[in-house]
Amino acid sequence: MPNRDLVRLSQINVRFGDDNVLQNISLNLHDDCITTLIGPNGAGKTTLVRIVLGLIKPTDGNIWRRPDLRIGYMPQKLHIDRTLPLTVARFMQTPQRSEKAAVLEALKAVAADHLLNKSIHDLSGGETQRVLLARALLRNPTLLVLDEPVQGVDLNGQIELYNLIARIRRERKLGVLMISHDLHLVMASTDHVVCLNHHVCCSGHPEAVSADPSFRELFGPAQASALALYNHHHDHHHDIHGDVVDDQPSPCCNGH
Ligand SMILES: Nc1ncnc2c1ncn2[C@@H]1O[C@H](COP(=O)(O)OP(=O)(O)OP(=O)(O)O)[C@@H](O)[C@H]1O
Repeated sequence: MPNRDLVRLSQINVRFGDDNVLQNISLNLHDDCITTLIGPNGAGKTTLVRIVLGLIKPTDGNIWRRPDLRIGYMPQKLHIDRTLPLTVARFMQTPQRSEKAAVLEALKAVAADHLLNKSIHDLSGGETQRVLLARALLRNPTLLVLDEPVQGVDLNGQIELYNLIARIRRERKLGVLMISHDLHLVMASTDHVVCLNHHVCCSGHPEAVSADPSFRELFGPAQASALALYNHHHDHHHDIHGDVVDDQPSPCCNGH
């Protein structure tokens, strides 16, 4: 059986001043596998992604990356000055230049090739996310890192985008690490869910998480916040620095 690991995080800690933003995080990312990070605001999800991207160094812990690792990153939002004229074709060439054929192929992969000559400022929320996804695919990544890929997209568009991500993973057999606040939508296309609240509160197959009656109540007909899901699973609390103050084993915790 070949080794499918792309990235291995081992006992990662990140401290900002007095705040233990990430505590003892161990996580393996594999090819042909979608891992979804969920957690309340400020839980450390983006920080963990930045560790994987190599943008920040952990205070403690080890990171191993497969030597041929190529990461395609889709940021949460597009920050472009609206006064700057910019077509999709030109946007796809920033920050790195690529062959025109590669740009077209990446746009085709997300069904956005018809947008090539449009201004990036005139795109809808869903179109913008597709173009961002296409740009992340340009380097032919072995790992796609997606920070809330469906932000600013309506419900149908969100479902389409998650289906698209699942299809890309299936076709290219790449690994995906994704931050999401919509576990109910990503469930079908996620292999592994990691609930983060500074430490890994629970992780596993989404079905194990979804089997929880509270989950069904929260993510079924009632529109509910993802935060409540974590509250249900957790019988411990965090102080203002993120430290656990009354930890007891949770039914869905994996021995951390
Ligand atoms: N460079 C930094 N310096 C100091 N504090 C930081 C830095 N980056 C993040 N933080 C803090 O770390 C905590 C976790 O932030 P992070 O952005 O990782 O959370 P998140 O789970 O992605 O949140 P959200 O869901 O709101 O995007 C926050 O309290 C944030 O203010």
